[in-house]
Amino acid sequence: MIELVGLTKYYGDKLAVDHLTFTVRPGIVTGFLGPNGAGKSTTMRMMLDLDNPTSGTVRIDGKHYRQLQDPLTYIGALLEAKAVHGGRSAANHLLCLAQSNGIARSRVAEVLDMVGLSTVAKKRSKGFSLGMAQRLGIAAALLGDPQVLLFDEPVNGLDPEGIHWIRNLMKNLAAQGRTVFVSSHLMSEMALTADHLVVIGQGRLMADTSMKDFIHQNSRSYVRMRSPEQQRLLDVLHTAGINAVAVGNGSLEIDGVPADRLGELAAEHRLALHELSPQQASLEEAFMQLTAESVEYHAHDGDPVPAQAGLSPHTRTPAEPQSAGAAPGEPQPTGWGADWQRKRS
Ligand SMILES: Nc1ncnc2c1ncn2[C@@H]1O[C@H](COP(=O)(O)OP(=O)(O)OP(=O)(O)O)[C@@H](O)[C@H]1O
Repeated sequence: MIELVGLTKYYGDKLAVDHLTFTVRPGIVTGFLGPNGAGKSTTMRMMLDLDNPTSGTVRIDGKHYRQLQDPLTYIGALLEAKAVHGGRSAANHLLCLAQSNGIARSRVAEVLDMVGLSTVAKKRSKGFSLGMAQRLGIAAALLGDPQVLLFDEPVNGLDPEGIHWIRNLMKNLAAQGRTVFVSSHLMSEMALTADHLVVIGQGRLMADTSMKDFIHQNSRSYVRMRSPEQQRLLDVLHTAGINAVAVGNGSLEIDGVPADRLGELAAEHRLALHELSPQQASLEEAFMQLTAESVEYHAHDGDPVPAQAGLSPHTRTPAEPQSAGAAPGEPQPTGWGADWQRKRS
């Protein structure tokens, strides 16, 4: 288990991590999401005592990193795949780590086999592709057989087979009861891997929720209909007790009624349709909506322009992260789903 309480980091005047409080639990994969520059790597570095917090604490199974004896046997991490001594072979790199952490030599061959690098064990890592370097970094993380694992953007540079392998590896590690914390800025990738999500933007906690609830709250399916006789279509739907919302461009959006039923209804009333299409809002859209105001730099025609935080009705304060089902009296979740509900209320 990893527990963060009020974790904060300033680099000079720059607030990189802003009072983060959350717990990463064992037995599940927890995805750590945020746009570029959100503070994910800084948070992970503080978990590993590679950076000092300005304030707040991180505990690994109740202890500060510095209190862990042979830390690699408690917590393994892949932060920067290419941060290895290029002149050393893969096996020697792992052997050095093993010897300085009280880990048996025999473990080196085991982890090389686990990550599929046995055949290049004696090759110098400077000739490794990014994908091979990622695998070597994962081997190092697994070396001490730790109960807690951190992976920072582990699928970067991997081919589809490698991505599939990492996904299964993380799920298996969690199924063994380990704590698995993995960062990404890709919602779609996390949707396939993580059971729980922690989302940050500009260093602040924006969501701490199960993937199931995130999907439930943020993905919406509906049917879009378009007819040259929109008013007659609206009347037909109304008479059938179906609620439709006109959204411009002559389109109607209908929730909770299958497209087949809507098509049949239109046919019964000899209504021409120019569109009848089931729609599904993607999680990627939901994530982008949730973090839109916290993106540091938006693409414009010219130079990067800092985003103006706090101007949108969606803007969250640190006190109102999206949680799994806000209790009565608590701030209600915002984001894509809520925006859609507002539109209809
Ligand atoms: N050593 C440093 N000195 C000054 N500022 C830093 C330093 N490291 C990070 N930052 C700043 O802190 C903020 C958070 O950076 P961090 O790398 O933790 O974000 P991230 O979420 O990991 O981003 P990415 O997805 O792009 O890797 C950014 O604005 C970054 O520019």
